[in-house]
Amino acid sequence: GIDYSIQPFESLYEVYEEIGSGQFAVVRRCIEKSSRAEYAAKYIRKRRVATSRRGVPLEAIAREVHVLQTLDKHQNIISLHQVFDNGQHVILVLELVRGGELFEHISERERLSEEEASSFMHQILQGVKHMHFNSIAHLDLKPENVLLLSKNRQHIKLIDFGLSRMLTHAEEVRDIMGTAEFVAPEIVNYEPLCLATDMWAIGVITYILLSGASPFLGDTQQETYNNITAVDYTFDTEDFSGTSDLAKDFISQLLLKDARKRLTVEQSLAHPWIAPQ
Ligand SMILES: Cc1ccc2c(c1)c1c3c(c(C)cc1n2CCCN)C(=O)NC3=O
Repeated sequence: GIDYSIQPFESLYEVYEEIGSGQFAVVRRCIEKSSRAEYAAKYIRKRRVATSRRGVPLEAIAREVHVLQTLDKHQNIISLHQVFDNGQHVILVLELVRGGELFEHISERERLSEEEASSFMHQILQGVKHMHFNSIAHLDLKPENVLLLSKNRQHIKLIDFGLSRMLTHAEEVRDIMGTAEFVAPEIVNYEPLCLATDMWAIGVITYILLSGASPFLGDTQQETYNNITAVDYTFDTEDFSGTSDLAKDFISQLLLKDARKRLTVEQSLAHPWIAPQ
């Protein structure tokens, strides 16, 4: 169960502009009255009735809170400050980072230099390593869930653990569906998921950072899924003309259909394209 704060959220925080929204969550900037510190308040709508399709079931919210509390303080993972329940929502008070999404940073630049891309991936891998050491898979890794600490600095934080799961050997997880472009073949085929499912997404993110193109994106979601299960992608577009063979080798050792053959997070951190020169 979640240990909520007793006092109402609104009595302890001033709430400001909305900074993001998702299917069942809205994120707003807020300030803690006592400390004047700024945070991100993530309002997660609670599912009232089990058969309803609106809102998030309490056990799923409890999972996200447990994951955040387990991961605790890591320089590449957003930290959880407090949790409230105001009846309709569970409110997660999360560390606020100012730089916004890595995604915006790329789209401004179209694509990044290999040094920049390698540095971002190194940090994302540090955060994923902390998760995998705790047997937690993110299962929704994508550039929108990677935030920059500040615009010009390269320090990143992983956010949004709404789909992440503790992959114990007890229960098999098959029912996760992240964002089509980034999901691994085992997700499309509803096969058991594993930590290597995140490593596939690492390959997709690296491909996008270096080329500005998305490797499996089709005109429809079904076409995207077909491209993924066929592992149908190429480097021979003009986007990759200047990219090193080392970078392509890194990506091709992650975008493998057999999850057991993909680089683990430790092997990725030791790959010459990532390991600090
Ligand atoms: C400066 C800025 C801009 C947009 C932000 C955030 C911060 C942000 C944050 C968080 C979440 C869950 C979503 C957020 N969003 C929404 C977009 C995330 N895909 C969060 O936990 N801390 C943030 O700073």
